[in-house]
Amino acid sequence: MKLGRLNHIGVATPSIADSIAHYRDTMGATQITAPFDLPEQGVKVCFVDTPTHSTGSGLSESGGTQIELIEPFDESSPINGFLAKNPAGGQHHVCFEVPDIEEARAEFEAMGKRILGPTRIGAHGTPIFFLHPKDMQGILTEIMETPKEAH
Ligand SMILES: CC[C@H](C(=O)O)C(=O)SCCNC(=O)CCNC(=O)[C@H](O)C(C)(C)COP(=O)(O)OP(=O)(O)OC[C@H]1O[C@@H](n2cnc3c(N)ncnc32)[C@H](O)[C@@H]1OP(=O)(O)O
Ligand SMILES: [Co+2]
Repeated sequence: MKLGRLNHIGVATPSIADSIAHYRDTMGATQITAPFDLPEQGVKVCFVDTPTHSTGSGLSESGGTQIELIEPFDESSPINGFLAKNPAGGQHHVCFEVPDIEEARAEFEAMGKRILGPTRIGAHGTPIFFLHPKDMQGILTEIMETPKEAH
């Protein structure tokens, strides 16, 4: 396994609208996508872009790791348990990129890491899977195949 790019940090929230206001008004985010529903994943989601380089460096201001805001889509959402324990929301998962999702899945399986459910299409439109937090130093870890245009 070769550590890939940190694509996003997943942040669970009871209100995606409130969280957008926080990142826009408190943190000064300028690039936030409109929220969209992923019913098959049980969440409403949007992305807050962070700068690639230090602000003020004059270098590209976007294209960096994103904050992925996720709100339960319905009562069967996989994040309801987390929000029951953390009613104000909080850091939920991290997501690293890999070049080939099936190769990565086989490697983690060979290491004895529990994979949660099937490989499916995530919010960036590419295949993803999740690794159980108890096998990943306490951090729910999402693995995502790098979007083709990014190669
Ligand atoms: C896919 C769209 C989008 C994208 O980026 O493309 C997303 O990322 S959507 C993200 C939402 N989807 C998921 O999270 C799917 C994977 N998650 C799961 O299958 C569950 O949430 C699971 C199994 C991680 C937790 O299930 P549950 O909330 O029912 O809690 P459990 O009691 O079963 O938890 C067992 C154990 O794990 C601890 N736990 C739970 N959630 C987390 C977490 N986010 N980070 C760290 N640890 C977590 C929980 O406290 C339990 O520990 P224990 O010591 O036994 O109390
Ligand atoms: Co995610």
